[in-house]
Amino acid sequence: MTTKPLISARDLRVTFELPSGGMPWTPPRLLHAVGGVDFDLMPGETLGIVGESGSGKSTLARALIGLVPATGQAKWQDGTNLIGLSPRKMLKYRSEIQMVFQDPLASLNPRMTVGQIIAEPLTTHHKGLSRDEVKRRVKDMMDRVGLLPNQINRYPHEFSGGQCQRIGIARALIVQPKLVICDEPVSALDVSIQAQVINLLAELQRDLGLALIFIAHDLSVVKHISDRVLVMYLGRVMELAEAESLYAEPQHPYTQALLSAVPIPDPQLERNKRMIPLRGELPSPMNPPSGCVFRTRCPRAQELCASHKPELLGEGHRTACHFPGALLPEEVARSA
Ligand SMILES: Nc1ncnc2c1ncn2[C@@H]1O[C@H](COP(=O)(O)OP(=O)(O)OP(=O)(O)O)[C@@H](O)[C@H]1O
Repeated sequence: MTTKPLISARDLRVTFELPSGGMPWTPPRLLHAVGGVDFDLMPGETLGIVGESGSGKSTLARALIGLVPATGQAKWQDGTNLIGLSPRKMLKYRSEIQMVFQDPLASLNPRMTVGQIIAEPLTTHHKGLSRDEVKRRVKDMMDRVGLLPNQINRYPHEFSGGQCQRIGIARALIVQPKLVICDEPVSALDVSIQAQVINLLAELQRDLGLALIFIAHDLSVVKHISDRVLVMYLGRVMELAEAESLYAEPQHPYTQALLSAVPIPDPQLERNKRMIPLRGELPSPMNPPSGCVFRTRCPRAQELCASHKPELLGEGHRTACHFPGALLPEEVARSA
């Protein structure tokens, strides 16, 4: 029997209307933050989503849980399209899909104790539980994420950034979700703490059979935790592949540029590394380039790239590029 995807997204789009800035009758300007994204996420799978700032990663995640209006499809395993659900109907899925945010301290209510913060989703979604049972589950979860259960009455400001992120993770997991979306969960943490939090998420993911969507700017952060990686640029998917295949043989010029920026621990290899700079600025999502949105910064762009939008093609390793494959030395030199 084949397993159904936990989420199946097709042509998912988010367009923000911005004030025109002109006369009252001038139409609003449209910002295409997510421009037609397709992916499947299997139960228990970890999908890394990577791209520069402004590529639409957070908006995509927020669309999945109904925090921003979207169009298209994000079909949950039970056949329900999560896009466009009323807040009342979405409530059921809000316990199945939890989020962990970037800034751990800012995402926790400073006036609530750690125990209250972690218990809140539980008391919202499972109203019948006794106080003792809630407390027992909170203490168990604190233990599981590496917090001391006797810290239950402390306040967020008494904890370090890494500990606050553990509180955020405990809060997300207390309702036993099937999917946790982690939006840059380690970007605000010291490098020394980042690995601890990533390892904790990986361990919990394995033990609890969770699916994870792990958003990051940087390909190095998601490398070890992801089964597959989705690379976004200007609201579109550029490449989607098993992590091993993506890191070993990136096909899209954008992925190759992102990977070339990842530091290599061996100083000798790092010195001899071929950097692929990204020329020019990120175009405005209000006026994206025609055809392939990456073409204005791509060393391999040709006429076809301006006239035709590339589809995300391939079995397993999928690339949205008319001319995929490793960049040649002269193409790299051209982008410098
Ligand atoms: N509520 C909003 N209203 C208008 N524009 C928005 C809104 N939220 C996001 N945007 C715009 O949508 C685009 C995508 O933003 P988003 O935050 O999703 O990107 P990101 O890849 O997550 O970036 P970062 O890594 O900086 O968080 C950006 O151009 C951003 O300015």
